[in-house]
Amino acid sequence: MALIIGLTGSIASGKSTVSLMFDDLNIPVIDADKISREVVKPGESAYHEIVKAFGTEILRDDQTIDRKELGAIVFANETKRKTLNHIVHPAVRERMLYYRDSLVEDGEKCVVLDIPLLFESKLTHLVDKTIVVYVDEKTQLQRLMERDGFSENEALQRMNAQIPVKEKAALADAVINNNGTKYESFQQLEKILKIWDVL
Ligand SMILES: CC(C)(COP(=O)(O)OP(=O)(O)OC[C@H]1O[C@@H](n2cnc3c(N)ncnc32)[C@H](O)[C@@H]1O)[C@@H](O)C(=O)NCCC(=O)NCCS
Ligand SMILES: Nc1ncnc2c1ncn2[C@@H]1O[C@H](COP(=O)(O)OP(=O)(O)OP(=O)(O)O)[C@@H](O)[C@H]1O
Repeated sequence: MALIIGLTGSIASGKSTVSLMFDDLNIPVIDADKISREVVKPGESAYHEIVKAFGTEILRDDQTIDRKELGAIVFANETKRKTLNHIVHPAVRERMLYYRDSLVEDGEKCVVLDIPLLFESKLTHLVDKTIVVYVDEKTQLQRLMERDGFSENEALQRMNAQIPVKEKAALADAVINNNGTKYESFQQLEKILKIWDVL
């Protein structure tokens, strides 16, 4: 029986950083953010639904979706964010499950689903165990502004669109405290995976 791990946290808490550590351990990761980009490419049905709902103003000259523009709209307006979620999430979920089941059929003993909105979207039934990558809010804000060049207001809008990472940590089977160095986080990951008999 394969162990399916749900990896989550809040925006810029360090999920992708921990996901790279799973890569180093040769444990496959299915990345919901990556899939959410695949399912909105021109020609996909979610693409057409987004254009219908948000208008051609959110398209670039090459007809692909301008993610920066769409992000500015949906993170400033909860109703519009919900509209986008209703279009994109079912397609992401379907593709994620397809990849998960293919990896399990291929004999993988452990598969990770990296899902930023695992708790918000009530998807914990898709996984056996959950890991939350935690950082304190001050560090999270700093790293988010630095990584994406957002103003404080833009960064706070994005953080406020999710359940606070402290609350997520209380719901998790295991927590990685990512306030320290990346190496310290790796050591915590190794310890968790040893307890779960993955390593
Ligand atoms: C709004 C969009 C166009 C912005 O694109 P952009 O390339 O700037 O950001 P990216 O997709 O890399 O997301 C960055 C982070 O933002 C957070 N985030 C993204 N979408 C949402 C959302 N709907 N609600 C709350 N947080 C979100 C996540 O922590 C994610 O890791 C894009 O995030 C999107 O299409 N979101 C809806 C789909 C979604 O919920 N994706 C997240 C997991 S499936
Ligand atoms: N332990 C750490 N020490 C210093 N910087 C870190 C650490 N962990 C992550 N970072 C940096 O913080 C930023 C956010 O990390 P990362 O991209 O992994 O977060 P994320 O949770 O995947 O974000 P998102 O929700 O947007 O996908 C990145 O610039 C990353 O390099």
